[in-house]
This record gives sequence, structure tokens and C-alpha cells, in this order.
Amino acid sequence: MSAVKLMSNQYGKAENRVVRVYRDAARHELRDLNVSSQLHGDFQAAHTEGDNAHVVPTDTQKNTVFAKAKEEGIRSPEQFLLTLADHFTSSFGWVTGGRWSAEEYGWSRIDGHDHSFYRSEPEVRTAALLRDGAASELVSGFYGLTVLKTTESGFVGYPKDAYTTLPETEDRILATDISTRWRLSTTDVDFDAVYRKVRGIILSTFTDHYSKALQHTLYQMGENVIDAVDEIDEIRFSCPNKHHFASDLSPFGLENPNEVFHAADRPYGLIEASIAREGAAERPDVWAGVAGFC
Ligand SMILES: O=c1[nH]c(=O)c2[nH]c(=O)[nH]c2[nH]1
Repeated sequence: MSAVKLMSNQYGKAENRVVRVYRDAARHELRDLNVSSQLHGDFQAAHTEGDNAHVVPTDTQKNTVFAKAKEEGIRSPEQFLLTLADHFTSSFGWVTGGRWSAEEYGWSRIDGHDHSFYRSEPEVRTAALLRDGAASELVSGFYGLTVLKTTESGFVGYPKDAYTTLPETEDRILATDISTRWRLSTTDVDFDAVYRKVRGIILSTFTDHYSKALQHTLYQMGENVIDAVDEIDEIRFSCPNKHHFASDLSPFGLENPNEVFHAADRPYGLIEASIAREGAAERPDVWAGVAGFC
């Protein structure tokens, strides 16, 4: 009699780099994804007996990603993940769900050209689908959108102790790499439209207020997104405070009224926050499948 038992498990093929080109017309379209597939279900015997009768090979999961890109197309990362989940759960009775995720890289036309593109979007778009039986939970987001404002940011009013050296300021650079994910309350939305709207709100919020701290700015970003998008119940941010320190040029007899900075790469403040719609159900189970804070 063994003293151990199998607990949670999942398996699949990670990081399938699939590029779908639509070339039915002279003006081509493309979607460029990195897709991971993880199955949940009855894989007990595979672990305890070495019986692979239920083990849909990770190689087959990889092939399915590419075949579905052809058969169903890629209309959005989220839609593609739903297609994969439907396929695996309907094809294999013991597959009760899974976790499918994707990153998307954004391309734009070179001078409006029909079939030549350049990597235009600085950020990587993300999507994660958790399927459990009939329930689908979607978390969309992006990371790597770097923003900076040269003024309209300050940091004052914090506690001072024996170790405090930071001077208060009401005029500093605020810069960060935005990582964010938002939890959708439905799978019945235009995912690309929601993505563009959220991205736009986050950027306009960054510019449109005096930031009293990065915490203050993230909260306003979250508040504005949740106010504007009914289908989003919760949004998370993980953002480094990319410090820019005004250089001391006094040894050279020069003044420096916030014109020359040392852009320090580390250490950096790390500011993380989750903002949720008042009254919406909390879903720690959904976030548990997302690496890091968000
Ligand atoms: O926006 C900020 N938030 C902080 O928590 C913090 N701490 C710090 O030293 N500088 C800043 N800036």
C-alpha cells in the first residue's frame, strides 16, 4: 500500500509558435501566436501504472494547434483557445478541462503594403483559458508596454525613519513596463475590441492625471477600465517603478532642473494591485493558473 497519492496534474505542449496567414485575397492578413495546451482529466493510471491509454500525446496536442489554425482560423487569441478547449474536451471523454494560453505578437503593414509587415506593437498580448467541465474562465492581458511621463508625477507624504534618504518631489519622471491581466465575466464578447479598448484606457489614464504614486496611477487605470467595460470584473497590474534619478551636475558647476537623469535598471520598485468590480465574485481559482501576480 503506497503512502502517497496523485494530486493535481496537467500536461501538454508548451509554446507552439503558430503563424496563420490569410491569403485568400491579394491583401494578406496574419496572426502570430505562441500557444500552450494543458489537459486536465483522468490521468491517474498514467502516473500510477504507466498506462498511457488516456494520454493524448503532447505531440498530438501540438499538431492540433496547427490543424485548428487552418481549419478554424485564428480570429483572436481568446477565440482560438476556446476552439482548442472545445476540441479536446469533446474528443476525449476523460479530458474534463484544461488550461490553454497564448501570447500574441502584433504586426502592422509596411506603408500599407499588402503582404509586408513589421513587428509594430511593443507589448505582448496574453490570453489564458481555464476550462472545467462546462465552465470557461478567460483572463486576457498584455505585458511589456513601456510608458514614461516627464512630469505630472510626484511622491510625497510617506513616513520617514532613520533609514529614509529619499527626498520628496512633486516633479519627477514616472516610467514603468505595464503588465496587466483582466478577468472576463463572459466568453461572448469581441475580444479584439475589448483588448483595444482596455489598452487605450490604460494609456490615456497614464497621461490624464497627476500621479501621486504608481499605486495611485494603477488604481485609476483599473477603476477606469472596470467603469468602461462591463465584461471585466477584475484587473491586475504588475509594474516596476523604473526610477530616473536626476544627475548631480553640481561638481561641474551645472544646474539640473530635471533635465538629465540616470535611468537606473535595478533595483526597482515593484507595484502590484488587483482592482475588482464591487460585488463581483472573487475567483482565486482562476488566478491560480496565472504565473506570478498577473
Ligand atoms: O510611486 C512610488 N511608489 C512607492 O511606493 C515608492 N517608494 C519609493 O521609494 N518611491 C516610490 N514611488
